[in-house]
Amino acid sequence: MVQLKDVRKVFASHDGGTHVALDGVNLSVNKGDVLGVIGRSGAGKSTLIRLLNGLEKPTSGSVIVNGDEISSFDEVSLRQARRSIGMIFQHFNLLSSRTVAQNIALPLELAGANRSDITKRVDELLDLVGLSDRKDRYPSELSGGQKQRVGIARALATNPEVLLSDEATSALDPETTRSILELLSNINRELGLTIVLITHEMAVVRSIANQVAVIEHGHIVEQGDVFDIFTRPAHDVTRSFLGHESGRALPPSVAAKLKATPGPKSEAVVRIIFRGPHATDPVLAQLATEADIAANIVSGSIDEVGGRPFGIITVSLPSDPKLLDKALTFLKVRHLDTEVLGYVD
Ligand SMILES: Nc1ncnc2c1ncn2[C@@H]1O[C@H](COP(=O)(O)OP(=O)(O)OP(=O)(O)O)[C@@H](O)[C@H]1O
Repeated sequence: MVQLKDVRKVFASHDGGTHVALDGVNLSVNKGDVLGVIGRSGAGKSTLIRLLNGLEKPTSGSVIVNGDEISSFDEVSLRQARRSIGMIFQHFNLLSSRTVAQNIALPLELAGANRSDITKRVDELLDLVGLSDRKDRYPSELSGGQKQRVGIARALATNPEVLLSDEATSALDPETTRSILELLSNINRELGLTIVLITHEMAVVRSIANQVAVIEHGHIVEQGDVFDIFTRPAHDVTRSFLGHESGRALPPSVAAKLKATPGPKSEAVVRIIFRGPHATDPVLAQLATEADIAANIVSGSIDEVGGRPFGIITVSLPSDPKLLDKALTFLKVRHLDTEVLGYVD
């Protein structure tokens, strides 16, 4: 549904030089997938999404959406192609002088639909986003979440194949964020809509996406299935985004005391990663009863990613090399990944 092939985008910078915003970007999104593109500020996320809706053209490479190579289109063809690409924005971009219904109707008016078709479609969309009772209100009379629902309805008006979301929940509180992500998930499931969303929050990726691409300095540094990348991040940037997700970060008081080598009274601080079929086995209890090694839990959580159990628990274990090795082997044969983070006294 979406494909970027060796895309490079270079901007002229203010000092007369150039700035490479994207370089060697290859990406493909299958129909019905939800791809989360995550990256720090300035990484190139907005540039990527602007290439997908044809607002920018790549310096080289090609951008294909729904079978159209939009990177080679002129303005007239682009206008046509954009009907199959919906877009929602962080600040909603509603017209303040138009009511909710009139905002949703706008893309249909631009597409030349007739009055009765527009009225019927707008009513369907209002129902879909749960705003039928607000149809004659103005944007200034709506909450942030309601404004984003109008944005979503407007984006879906022309029955697009792809929905692009540019930080659509960044301006919303956590509860409203959850309800908007739930709405997007339902739309993805029920309409089979392909969604590409850019965000700087791993929690957003985790709750809605099945695919993720991590972008840094204009390069995609890691991409794939959300469960795989959450449970086995390969790149430092991904790990830093995952920091506070899934119990990966150490409590600050433990992190401050962590040493690279053990002292005579040290304990080893060990991260245990629970993934896959053994994620819910009572291994710490078994370690105590079967190997006679007590593990103290330092931090962590067990949760689900993409509907599959996954968790990270950090424990302290004896630092005596023989006992530590015995404990790590015990965990390894139970298919759990471990990592010795250091030692504390
Ligand atoms: N029109 C432009 N002219 C010059 N430089 C640009 C232009 N658009 C983007 N850039 C530069 O390209 C880089 C990537 O910008 P982009 O907006 O894509 O990042 P981003 O990941 O979306 O950041 P943020 O999360 O802060 O919005 C930045 O260094 C930015 O300054």
